[in-house]
Amino acid sequence: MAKLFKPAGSKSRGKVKVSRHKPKRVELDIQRLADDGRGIAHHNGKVVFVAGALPGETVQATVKEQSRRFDQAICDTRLNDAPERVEPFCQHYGACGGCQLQHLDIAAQRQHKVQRLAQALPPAASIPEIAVLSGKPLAYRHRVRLHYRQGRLGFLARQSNSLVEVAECPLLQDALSASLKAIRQPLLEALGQHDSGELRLAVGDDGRVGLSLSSHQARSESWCEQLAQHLTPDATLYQVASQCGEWHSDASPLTLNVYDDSAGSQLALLFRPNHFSQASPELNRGMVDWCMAGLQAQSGEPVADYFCGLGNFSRPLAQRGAKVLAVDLDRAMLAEADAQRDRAREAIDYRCADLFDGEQIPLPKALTKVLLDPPRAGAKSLCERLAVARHVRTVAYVSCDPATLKRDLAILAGAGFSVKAAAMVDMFPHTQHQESMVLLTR
Ligand SMILES: C[S@@+](CC[C@H](N)C(=O)[O-])C[C@H]1O[C@@H](n2cnc3c(N)ncnc32)[C@H](O)[C@@H]1O
Repeated sequence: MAKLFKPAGSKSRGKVKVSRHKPKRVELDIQRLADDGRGIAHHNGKVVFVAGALPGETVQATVKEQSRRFDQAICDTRLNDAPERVEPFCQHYGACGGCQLQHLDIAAQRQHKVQRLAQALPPAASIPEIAVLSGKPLAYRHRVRLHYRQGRLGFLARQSNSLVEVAECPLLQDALSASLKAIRQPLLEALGQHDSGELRLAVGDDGRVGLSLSSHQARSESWCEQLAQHLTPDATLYQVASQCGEWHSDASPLTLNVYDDSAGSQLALLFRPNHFSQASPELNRGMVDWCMAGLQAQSGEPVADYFCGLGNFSRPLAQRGAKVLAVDLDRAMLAEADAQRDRAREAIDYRCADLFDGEQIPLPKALTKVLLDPPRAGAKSLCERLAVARHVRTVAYVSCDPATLKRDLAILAGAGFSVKAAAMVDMFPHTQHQESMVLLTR
């Protein structure tokens, strides 16, 4: 029998009241996958989440935690293997919180994610099929966030705050892996045993790697400058946020090619490791193309890009002649976006606003087309405003959480929008995460 999967620790999340009974052994038939990759079974009229079990499998499991609505169990023995089961490829799988689906064949992972998107669409949506955008299943990430504490560097454990020391992650692009290996020792020596915080590493299209640190200690300017010299040429230190405030290097930003049009012209976005950028540049290009094709922005047409970040979608829209209103809350990214817009002389009006606050949302009357790409919390307030703004006729919604997408699409569907196309973007293979894109018109 294949090696058993055991997650490190299992804590309840949210405000669910949990009782820790004496562990109970049960035999369970797994019926489907939960959003977080655990198997779902039913026992005594209650849902049981079973870590490490797949639909079609019968398992002997130990119930570790019980709440009023559901129980949580750990798979001890599988009595059969689902045909889609594969051997996890990473030695840290099960302990590390980064991946949840490595034990599931990649085609089945994608099917599961398409299903999640299908369930998020309004019931009346009758589109022929959900498109799938997928790329390399390994070595795809161009950026990563790690944690460090007590002289150790790694990822947070599954469902717990403890740290799993990870020397190599197969999801990282090769240049990122090589750089992580090279800087690990000098960086941990410089940080010492008593500091803790976060490290962000990112690689640009030209292969240069940059890093930014957020430290819980006070880090002086001279400490930061020494560290920057120490790490070169394996990585460029861009930023250190600590109790002393923020230190920034004057190194030129990294570049990311976000757009390749049919004529072969490219658009490079400049970014730093502390800025948001989509995890896979390859799939980001696919997302940009899909949204551009769906919105069909015309020359001189006003289009809004809400949650615009560095202008990942605003700039391709402007390149097509649209007059873009681009909104985000992050002033540092907006300042960088402003500078890029000025250099490229693009028609983009970047504005800072909290888009979770309905009253702050700029929504000019001339606007007919909108793109939105919110964080996991979704865009409830914005969708409520779009619902009553009858001049808005086309919406391209890019989402990183099917649950909030479902809630927001219901608001738009209730205001007369119907789904014209949808795509699942497998931006994060082997993890529970996905991107989804939905094009709506009314
Ligand atoms: C998923 S990222 C998308 C960024 C950009 N569209 C891209 O493709 O790179 C979400 C963006 O939402 C922004 N954001 C988060 N909360 C916000 C808020 N309350 N109001 C406005 N923007 C917010 C973040 O700064 C981030 O740039």
